[in-house]
Amino acid sequence: MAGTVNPDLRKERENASFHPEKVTNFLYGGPGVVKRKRELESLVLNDPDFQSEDLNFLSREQQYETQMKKSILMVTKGEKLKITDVQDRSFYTSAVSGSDSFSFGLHVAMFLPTLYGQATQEQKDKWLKMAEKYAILGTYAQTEMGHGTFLRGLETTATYDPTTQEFVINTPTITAYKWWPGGLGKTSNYCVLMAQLYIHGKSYGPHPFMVQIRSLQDHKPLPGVTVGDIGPKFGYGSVDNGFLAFNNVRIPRENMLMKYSKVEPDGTYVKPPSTKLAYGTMVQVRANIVVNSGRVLAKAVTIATRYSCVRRQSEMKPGHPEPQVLDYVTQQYKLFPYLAAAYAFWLTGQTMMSVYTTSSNQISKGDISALPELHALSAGLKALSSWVANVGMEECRMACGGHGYSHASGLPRLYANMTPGATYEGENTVMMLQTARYLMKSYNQSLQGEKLAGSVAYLSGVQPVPAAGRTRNMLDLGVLCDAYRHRAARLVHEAAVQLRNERQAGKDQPDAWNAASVDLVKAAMAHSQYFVVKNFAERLTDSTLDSSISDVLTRLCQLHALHGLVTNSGDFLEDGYLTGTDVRQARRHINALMAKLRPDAVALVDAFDFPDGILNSVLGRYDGNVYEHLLEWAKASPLNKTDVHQSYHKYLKPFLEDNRAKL
Ligand SMILES: CCC/C=C/C(=O)SCCNC(=O)CCNC(=O)[C@H](O)C(C)(C)COP(=O)([O-])OP(=O)([O-])OC[C@H]1O[C@@H](n2cnc3c(N)ncnc32)[C@H](O)[C@@H]1OP(=O)([O-])[O-]
Ligand SMILES: Cc1cc2nc3c(=O)[nH]c(=O)nc-3n(C[C@H](O)[C@H](O)[C@H](O)COP(=O)(O)OP(=O)(O)OC[C@H]3O[C@@H](n4cnc5c(N)ncnc54)[C@H](O)[C@@H]3O)c2cc1C
Repeated sequence: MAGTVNPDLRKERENASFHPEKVTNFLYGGPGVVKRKRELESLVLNDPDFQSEDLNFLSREQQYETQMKKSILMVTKGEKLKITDVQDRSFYTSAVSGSDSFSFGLHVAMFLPTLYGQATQEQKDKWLKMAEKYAILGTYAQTEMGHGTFLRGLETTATYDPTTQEFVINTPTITAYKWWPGGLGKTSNYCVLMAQLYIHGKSYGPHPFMVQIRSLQDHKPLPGVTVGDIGPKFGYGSVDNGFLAFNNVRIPRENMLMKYSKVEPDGTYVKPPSTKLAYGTMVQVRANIVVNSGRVLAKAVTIATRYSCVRRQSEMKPGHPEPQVLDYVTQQYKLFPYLAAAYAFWLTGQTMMSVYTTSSNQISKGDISALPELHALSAGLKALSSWVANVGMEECRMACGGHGYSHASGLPRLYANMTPGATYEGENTVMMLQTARYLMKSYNQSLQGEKLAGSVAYLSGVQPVPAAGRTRNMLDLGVLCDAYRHRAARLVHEAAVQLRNERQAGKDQPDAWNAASVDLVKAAMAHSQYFVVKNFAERLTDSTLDSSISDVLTRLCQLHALHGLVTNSGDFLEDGYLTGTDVRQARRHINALMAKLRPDAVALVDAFDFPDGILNSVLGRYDGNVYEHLLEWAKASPLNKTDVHQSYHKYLKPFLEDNRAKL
């Protein structure tokens, strides 16, 4: 990060009120972790083997090949360097892949976790070592062309044949084709297949099966297997999301992953403690998406903030030099709420992962009591965080003006590759409705006098509306948390009332649910937002937090809470919990907070500690030398390889000559 730094960025760094290193340590969990992260990143970023042409200049086939080469290097070098620790691997992997996925993304993110979570010990003995050592490559094949959300509607069948003790895997229709799994098209030779289990003509619902799809000798699809790439998408150019169909392919009985459900040789079905344990891998990935959403938002906001300090435009005062665009308060209003949100979700992601780890340890020991809370929390936070990241990334892109639209900014690729986080691993609205389902259940339990625990404990009593005329300090994090809690509890209550009213008006439960679903999503959203705000505020009470950074982090937390409050002010005003004066005060505080955060903005994004090689953005460069590198980047475009493009000779020349001849 050395070299000549753009003077505007240098000044920003000199004027910051704190040292970013301290915030970096807070964000990553201590100086030791930061040191290790940097060591691993520099192993990748200083290794010429990992350098490749900018993927934006390559065709899809070239992108696939480039990422494959890098991914293999990453695995082999990682093994030599003995990078085995989970956190180390994640630092190392994200340094290699930047804003893109690596070729074995699904193998690591879903195939292996499904084996860890759903296989018996014998099955682990058989496959795990091969999978861990990349001797086989797998993916998670669940979604079909016709059904992604509605898992119970999957059409692929696994019919047990007790005479041979095999399952017959079949794709009965076009809509039953597996569609979307990452790495399925060209890379994987195995998959975890979710298929409807049938025994003696009876359906038992979706279950996971280990299925080989390609030969280990020549990588050709095995007999009865049709597999390929689904074609170009909005993003993920380097990933071979695939389709897959089976024509009565037989697999041994032992290939059903039987940690929870079992099929005995004679076809006796042994029920799992909960049918939803088969969905465990998705819960893990949803928790990861919360972490990733904070991270991608942090990247986008780093790019846009640094660039907004380098970019000068217009005259604020006649005859004066053009100001840095970040000095426009409207620009701050575009970026600072997402800067605050990036911090909020970074911290939420950490809490989500620790809830996940504790609960899944409990579940793997046979105690499944934590499952409903874990599912509801991860579903709601996955949806909220990926929605906010989506809107935030796009806002950051637009805040960079024209250059934001260029791939040189890094923002289009970041957006295109991260936006499906709102769709995959559970479409967001559907996930919010899952959270709402849990909220309704919990709310009803509280009405029955049951004491609630965990994230829904607050539902036990809707807060009374404070007396009118009471003045509040809208910067007080306690006041803000109370307001979010009240709003969540009230919206849960109102959704429950609406549901009851729909029932009383004669609708059956599914119709009543559908009629109330907009309110149900709103309630789940409010619940998830309360969790995020409360979590941020709680992290600031950490007594080990350095006092030199707690001021600036408190401002971010206040901004996050106030911005959400103002954006959703109707929810807080509707029942008179907050007054118009409170909201006006909140708006004024936002302006004042932005002014206070302005000198610290660059230090706050520097604290995310993304090296240039990972950020992959000309606009977001640490040294701020944007313009010369924009030109250099453009010159590297394949269209500039020759001064005169071949199409001139083929098409343009005769066309122009013809037109001139006609004059
Ligand atoms: C890197 C990433 C790449 C991408 C990969 C992918 O996308 S991979 C593909 C990703 N694909 C997707 O993500 C697909 C998204 N779709 C789904 O996950 C499910 O089909 C569903 C949850 C929408 C409905 O499921 P359903 O019709 O079977 O269920 P229901 O609504 O009738 O509720 C019944 C009960 O089950 C409960 N429960 C439900 N899930 C869980 C869980 N995981 N845990 C615990 N519990 C769960 C629920 O709360 C309810 O409890 P209650 O109230 O009775 O006590
Ligand atoms: C980049 C990418 C990678 C993926 N990788 C994988 C993978 O590796 N493995 C895999 O198996 N799958 C994968 N998927 C598939 C993904 O999991 C599904 O697309 C996702 O679960 C959404 O399901 P769907 O496509 O059926 O959407 P749909 O359910 O058809 O959604 C369409 C609309 O219907 C609405 N809707 C649906 N049901 C309801 C309901 N009950 N109530 C209210 N509204 C509803 C949704 O809100 C949405 O607005 C991937 C998808 C993408 C885009």
